[in-house]
Amino acid sequence: MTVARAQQIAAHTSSGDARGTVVSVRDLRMRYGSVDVLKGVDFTADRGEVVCLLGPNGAGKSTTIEILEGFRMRSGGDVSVLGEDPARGGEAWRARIGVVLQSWRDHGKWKVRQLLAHMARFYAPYATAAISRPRDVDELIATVGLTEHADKKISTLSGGQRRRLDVAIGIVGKPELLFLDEPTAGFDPQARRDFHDLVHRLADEEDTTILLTTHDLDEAEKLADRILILAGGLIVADGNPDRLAAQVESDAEVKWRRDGQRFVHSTPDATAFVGELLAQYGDDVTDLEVRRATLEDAYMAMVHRHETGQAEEAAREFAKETR
Ligand SMILES: Nc1ncnc2c1ncn2[C@@H]1O[C@H](COP(=O)(O)OP(=O)(O)OP(=O)(O)O)[C@@H](O)[C@H]1O
Repeated sequence: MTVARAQQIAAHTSSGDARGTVVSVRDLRMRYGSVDVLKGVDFTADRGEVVCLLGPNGAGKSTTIEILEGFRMRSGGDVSVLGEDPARGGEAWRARIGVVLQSWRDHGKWKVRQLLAHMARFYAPYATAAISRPRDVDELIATVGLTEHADKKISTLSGGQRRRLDVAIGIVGKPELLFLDEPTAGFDPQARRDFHDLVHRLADEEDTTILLTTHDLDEAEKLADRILILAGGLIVADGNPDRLAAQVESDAEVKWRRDGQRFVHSTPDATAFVGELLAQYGDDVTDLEVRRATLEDAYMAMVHRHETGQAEEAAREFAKETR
């Protein structure tokens, strides 16, 4: 997260709902046959917020996103997306959201620029005084790093290049809300970094709300203002990555070496402990390391609670906390 972004979020948090709730989900339920996949999911996402939905395979992340996109009917609960129920959203509502689907394999014979120009035309009638739609197609192609490939057929693109095109299609209409389902699967490190920059730019400069799923915790930590963990059909954690990590493990682990010996100590106040250690032993202390719980530790702990039948208890515990 950039410093500007962190300040923006801090200002936002202190001013409550002033920037507007874009997604609101209350007691969302989904049953497939006799199986309850979502058992009462609650969360909100505000304007310009990047929210990452995490959870083990089969937890119901795609189901949740598809309900919010209006592609799947829910079994129960209240959902509002950009002020409308997605089950009843019309074309004008749809034009305000962007969806990055899995690759556009059906359009293999189309060329990159041709497909984007075609998609772009759909959005033109939905421009407003505040939001010009669609984006300029060549600028967009440059933004996603496909300029060299603009006149190539989609069937000739590599997997990563197709994924860049998927992202371009998702944002061509300048969406106010963007859904990204595992967006960087298949990206090389450069493409991944470019994509992370793009997500930050969309949120910071255009105030786009972004809801994404990923299994990459490092990516979640880099991108998300807020993380939601879905397990056992419930949101069992909701908070910023640092706070989630602090919730599972308040102690930091301090490691150091002195007189050829290795030492490890757990402490809730690593700064004070290190201060005392250095005051007492000075230059004799070497290889000093402080390790705090990571998002991965938090995630594993939450999912473990779910697997051991404590998901509802965890959900109640987190519901008590304000974010
Ligand atoms: N159309 C369907 N009919 C019946 N069951 C379904 C249907 N779609 C999904 N499911 C089941 O619902 C559960 C949640 O699936 P979903 O795809 O939402 O999970 P997910 O969290 O996105 O998983 P992953 O991380 O593997 O992508 C799974 O057990 C899945 O088998």
